[in-house]
Amino acid sequence: MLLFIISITTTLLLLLTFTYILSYLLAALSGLLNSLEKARTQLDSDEDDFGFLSDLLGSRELQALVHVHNKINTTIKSLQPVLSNAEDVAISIMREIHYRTIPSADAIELFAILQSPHLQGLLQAHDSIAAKDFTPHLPEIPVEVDEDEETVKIVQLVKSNEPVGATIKHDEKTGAIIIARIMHGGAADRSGLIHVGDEVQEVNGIDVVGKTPADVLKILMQAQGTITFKLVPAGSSAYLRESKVRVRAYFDYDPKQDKHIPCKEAGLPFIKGDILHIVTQDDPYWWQARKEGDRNMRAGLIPSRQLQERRILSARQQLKGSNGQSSSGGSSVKSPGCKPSSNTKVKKIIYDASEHEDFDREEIPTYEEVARLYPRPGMPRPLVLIGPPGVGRNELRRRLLELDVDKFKSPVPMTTRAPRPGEVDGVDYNFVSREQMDKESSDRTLIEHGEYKGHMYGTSATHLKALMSAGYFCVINPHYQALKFLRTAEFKPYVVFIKPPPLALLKETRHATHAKSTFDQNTNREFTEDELRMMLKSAARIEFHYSHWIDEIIVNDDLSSAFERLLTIVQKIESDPLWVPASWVH
Ligand SMILES: Nc1ncnc2c1ncn2[C@@H]1O[C@H](COP(=O)(O)OP(=O)(O)OP(=O)(O)O)[C@@H](O)[C@H]1O
Repeated sequence: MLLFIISITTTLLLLLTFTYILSYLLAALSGLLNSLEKARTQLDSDEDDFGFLSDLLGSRELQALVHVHNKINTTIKSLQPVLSNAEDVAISIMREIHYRTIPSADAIELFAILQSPHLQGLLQAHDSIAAKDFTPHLPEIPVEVDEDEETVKIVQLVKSNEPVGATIKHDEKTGAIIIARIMHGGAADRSGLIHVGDEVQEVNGIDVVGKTPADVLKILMQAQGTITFKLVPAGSSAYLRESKVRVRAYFDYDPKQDKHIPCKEAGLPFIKGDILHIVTQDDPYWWQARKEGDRNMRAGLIPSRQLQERRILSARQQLKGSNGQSSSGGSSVKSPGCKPSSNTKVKKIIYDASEHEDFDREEIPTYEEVARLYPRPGMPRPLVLIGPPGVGRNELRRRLLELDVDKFKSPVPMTTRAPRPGEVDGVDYNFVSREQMDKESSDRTLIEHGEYKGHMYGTSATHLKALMSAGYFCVINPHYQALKFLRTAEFKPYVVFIKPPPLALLKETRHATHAKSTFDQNTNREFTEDELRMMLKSAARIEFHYSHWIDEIIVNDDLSSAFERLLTIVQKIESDPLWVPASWVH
């Protein structure tokens, strides 16, 4: 319970009474005017105040206002929302349309209308109003009034498990303890009575003028039950506007382990991949955020992008200093053994990017701004399977294509080599000239390409785009470096990392099916233990460096279960609104 006591003059009391009556009866207005004369003799108050009130009550503008108020009040009472989940209804209609094999032109138009951000905003606003989310939580009417203190407000909060939701600091100029930050949705914010810049004079009757923020914190820690603050309001109370920004976090954060957070209790813990609603970015170092979908309205502190980037850079710097090498890899995934030895590894297509050069070292993944992307009928996002060599991406892709040849497609690779007997142009490969391949390469229209035994191989982005435009569900399994090319608004890929299980299970499952090694194309043998170890190391490297681009992970232990998971993902891509980089949506 929150109780706010503010000192007011007798005039203000009269005004309060007046406002209360105003909302109910027009007749009360004239009654009040008549009784004003009487009150004048009974109350020892300023003549000017009475004159002001009498003019106000008699003014035509106020009478008109009361008329309008009464009219609106009666109209609103007769208006009842039919539902308060219009947004959900819109989503289910969109799903319905999406699942139609051949949606009508009207259905497609309706889908586009429902998908428009303006309509979605309107529906959201409708639902909030229908659910009466806007109803303010008003403080209780003051029971005690200190008539001498017009500029001091007294705010009482009940101490519970929930933090007060405000941080304090020393004002460098005045030396006073002031409110430094109000956490969105926290107790202080909900009260609407404590603002940034307010000066704290007393806490539970203890004078804190001249004390340090640490002293005040001590008092707060020791306090039980109701905490009473005596505050001098800031000149202009900062109005907290809530931003709409959502980000995906690319690191784990535990405020309890953070030595520098201004208040540990106010911190918001999260893990990599969580979607966070950034409520304010006012402070360059500490943002306020809520976890998306979290019913708790109280925002918590998280390090800003700028702060987190600095932290990562300094951690990398330290690591570099301590082991004398680049820190971008991390010791567990940086091993010369990662690079397959040249005599065993012969790939059919050489996307054999040097393992030392394959990662974008400049990238510092912290947060990425995201927005919801609704599935568009007839335009499924391409499914991109990445993973270490031999993990089973081809096998999973092949199974998907086999499941429904009219739905799933992969672009046919291109090559400059001559067709072998039995190979069909446009089916096994698109056989092209070297000039054509060079041109595609210089035009940057290849998702990936490489050279093997003097011939070039590659996958054309133009072909992928053509399949996508024709409405096919595209599945590709490029080298992980191709993600840099693919991860754009144009392709909007859904990236699944196919991950090998731990070594024992990897050995067991691969030996059970006599899985064919992909490390040596010329033989038909099973994987060696060394190759399986390489697969694991390579997987660790990919996950370490690319995890921020991965939408989902499938551990390929049992093949059928992995395939089942892939089918669930396909369904999700087709029907669910999913978080994607904001630039893909706007
Ligand atoms: N879960 C599994 N259990 C047993 N065998 C598997 C499993 N997944 C894949 N395999 C087998 O492993 C072998 C290699 O799989 P696949 O060719 O799909 O690998 P890949 O990831 O495409 O490799 P590369 O990228 O090097 O071409 C195949 O014989 C495949 O049937």
